[in-house]
Amino acid sequence: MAKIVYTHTDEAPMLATYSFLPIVEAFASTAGVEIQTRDISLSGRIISVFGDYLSEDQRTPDALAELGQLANSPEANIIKLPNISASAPQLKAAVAELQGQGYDLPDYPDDPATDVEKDVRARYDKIKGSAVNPVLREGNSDRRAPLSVKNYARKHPHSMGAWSADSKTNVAHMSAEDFRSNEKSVLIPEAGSIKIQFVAEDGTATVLKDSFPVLAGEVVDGTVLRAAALEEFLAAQISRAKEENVLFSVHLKATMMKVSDPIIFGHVVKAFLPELFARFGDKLAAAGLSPNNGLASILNGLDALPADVREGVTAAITAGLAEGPALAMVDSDKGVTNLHAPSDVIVDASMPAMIRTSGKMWGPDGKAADTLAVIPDSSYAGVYQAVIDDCRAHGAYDPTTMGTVPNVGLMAQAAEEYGSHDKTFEIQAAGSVQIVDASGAVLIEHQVSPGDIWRACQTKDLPIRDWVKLAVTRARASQTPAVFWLDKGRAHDAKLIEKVTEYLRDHDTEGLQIRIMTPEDATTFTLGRLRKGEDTISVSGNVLRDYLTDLFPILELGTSAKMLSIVPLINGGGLFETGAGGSAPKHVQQLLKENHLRWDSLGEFLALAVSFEHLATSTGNARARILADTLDRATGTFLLENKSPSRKVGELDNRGSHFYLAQYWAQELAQQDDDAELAAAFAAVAEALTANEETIVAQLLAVQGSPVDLAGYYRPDAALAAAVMRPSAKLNEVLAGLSA
Ligand SMILES: NC(=O)C1=CN([C@@H]2O[C@H](COP(=O)(O)OP(=O)(O)OC[C@H]3O[C@@H](n4cnc5c(N)ncnc54)[C@H](OP(=O)(O)O)[C@@H]3O)[C@@H](O)[C@H]2O)C=CC1
Ligand SMILES: O=C(O)CCC(=O)C(=O)O
Ligand SMILES: [Mg+2]
Repeated sequence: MAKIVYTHTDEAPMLATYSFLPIVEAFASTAGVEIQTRDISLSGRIISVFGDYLSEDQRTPDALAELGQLANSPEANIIKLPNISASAPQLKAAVAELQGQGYDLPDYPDDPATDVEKDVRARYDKIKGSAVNPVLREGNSDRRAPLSVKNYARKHPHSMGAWSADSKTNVAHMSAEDFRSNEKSVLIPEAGSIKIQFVAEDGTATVLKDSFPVLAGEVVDGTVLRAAALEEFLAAQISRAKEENVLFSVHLKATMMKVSDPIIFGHVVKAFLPELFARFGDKLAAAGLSPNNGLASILNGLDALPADVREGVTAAITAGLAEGPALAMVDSDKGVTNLHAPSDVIVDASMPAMIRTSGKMWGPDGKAADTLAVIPDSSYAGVYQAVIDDCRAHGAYDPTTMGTVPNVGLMAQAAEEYGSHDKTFEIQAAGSVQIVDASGAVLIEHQVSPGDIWRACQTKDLPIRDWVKLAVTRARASQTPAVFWLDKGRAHDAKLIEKVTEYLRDHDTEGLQIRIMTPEDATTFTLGRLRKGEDTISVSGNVLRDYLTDLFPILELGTSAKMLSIVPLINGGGLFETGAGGSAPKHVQQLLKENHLRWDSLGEFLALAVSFEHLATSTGNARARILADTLDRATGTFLLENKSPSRKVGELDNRGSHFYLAQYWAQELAQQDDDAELAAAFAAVAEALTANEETIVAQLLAVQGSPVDLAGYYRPDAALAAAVMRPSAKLNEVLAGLSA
């Protein structure tokens, strides 16, 4: 039986799945398509990796490893919903929750000493951060807003905060001694192996990463961000924010960049509270309280300190927060600052949200204010400054007229920075770090000092060729100019420009407009066109793929949830991501508080349609094609009828939006004339869903307004979650009839 794998993930999309999956299963069954689920949630991954600590009935297979293998096979047809890329505090919270549910898991060891602890730590570290996406993304990325979605935004524009020419909002980044400026890059001439070593000042070499394979044509980079320069930079920005009387905020990707960015985040916490760390740094460290995990984890861990120290620490934090510039807040009502948790503010979503809100963030007084947005490394920070400058000069964008910016992203085989975690090191002593090939030749070398963050990245040749091909294909298919966002002044990009120039010659580019521009110039160029209603494809590396596919959708559509997000897998399968955003933790809070889920499943609808289409093409299943076509039309009606979830309790939410999609889809299936039997099968369903619309919607709305308990955040009780997410007996009855 043909199958589609639907992933069970975390937070809002996981809750939405409890409502949407029964619809998908019921409809797919009519085409003989089996929908299988695989649990790749944070809790599911923890359980599967620690089977040896658990009872037999608690053990589960490693679904992620299985899907990773599947992604490399031509049969792959995977629908991937967003999942939590856990920061250390989130990982610990998930472990504590599972322990409370009777899973006898080991604690996360902060300072592993014994072999057993080291093994536990290594297993947890593999689960931490962006551990799912790099495994499944065995292809490059094609993200865009379909025309129907763009038209929807034009008809129902989201709110856009006005921009004033005298906004004081700016981006601050380092100008030297960061990852961008210290980058060195080499092209590997033939397959072999390399290793990374640290050479101390006395000449002793220590292996940081033992021999690992490299392929011919691969680009290998090494770079270092210097701690001393970072500290100087941060101190200057804290003073600047205070002088300019703007909020101070920091925007990192501590989840995806799970090794480097928590360290950088820790430097920011230390820079903001210098007194605290000067006086109590040793005691905090001895109690396992690291600035890298954020202020909240220090405040929550005060019990580990002697009483007198505890008081001093609390006083120093209070004084430090009062002394510095006002901090941008994550939740001003609850006093949660930008520095509370490394995973609360994630640059790809946080910067566009700020730009959409007049360049303002929330201050401690609960009021929106201009901000100094600190993005320490200069590789990509300039993109946001260019957008801010453009908004200051020309005002906010107009969703009813602006063009669109699809993205073709280099992503396969853990390309670039997003694959660097196992090659990133916080340096312990003075010396040098070297990348050495099998013959002993030093390919890249940097002098380093304690605290510096050194990292290497790999970008394989095959993904680069595939990326160039995808860019040309997209430019041709949509007759849209394409810009490669590459900076000839940066070592890695200079190597890529050589390759792009060469591989473009393999394609017919006659009549196409293809350019290569620095990220800043590409931003200005693209924005100029965007304001005139013109479209421009951004062809970018992995980090910019991530940033731009939140930036432009959030400005154009109000959310990246409405993106079509396809990963044509290099070995022929298909991975269909649902939207380009994350798992929206705030939506879960709202559901728990008032039983309203504002999660927009449009990304799931779009992904499902292309997944059926892929299945039809790869297996010849004619009914799968009918399901795809009818779902596409149903999604069009869904947008026209504006049945997306409302943000407000008491109005249509995620569950109601699923009902309408099911109704429109059934109507399309009943009306199509390619397959009479299928049309007949859906006639009664369409009729039942149409005739009972009022009852079903009333049943869905009736439950809203009071809190719900799911008996778990990371691993809610499945029966409770299903009951909460499927409160319409009538809808459930109609769907049951379809799969019977
Ligand atoms: N592909 C993946 O697996 C990804 C995973 N992540 C993970 O997601 C988590 C949250 O990340 P965060 O940076 O907060 O980004 P999110 O994209 O999850 O959330 C930011 C905001 O975007 C809006 N939003 C996102 N998706 C939807 C949707 N489907 N419907 C309606 N609104 C939506 C919400 O706005 P509002 O609150 O105004 O409604 C939300 O608060 C993290 O754990 C992160 O690691 C992040 C990106 C991709
Ligand atoms: O994997 C992650 O941590 C985030 C992924 C992401 O933000 C993206 O692909 O847009
Ligand atoms: Mg992203």
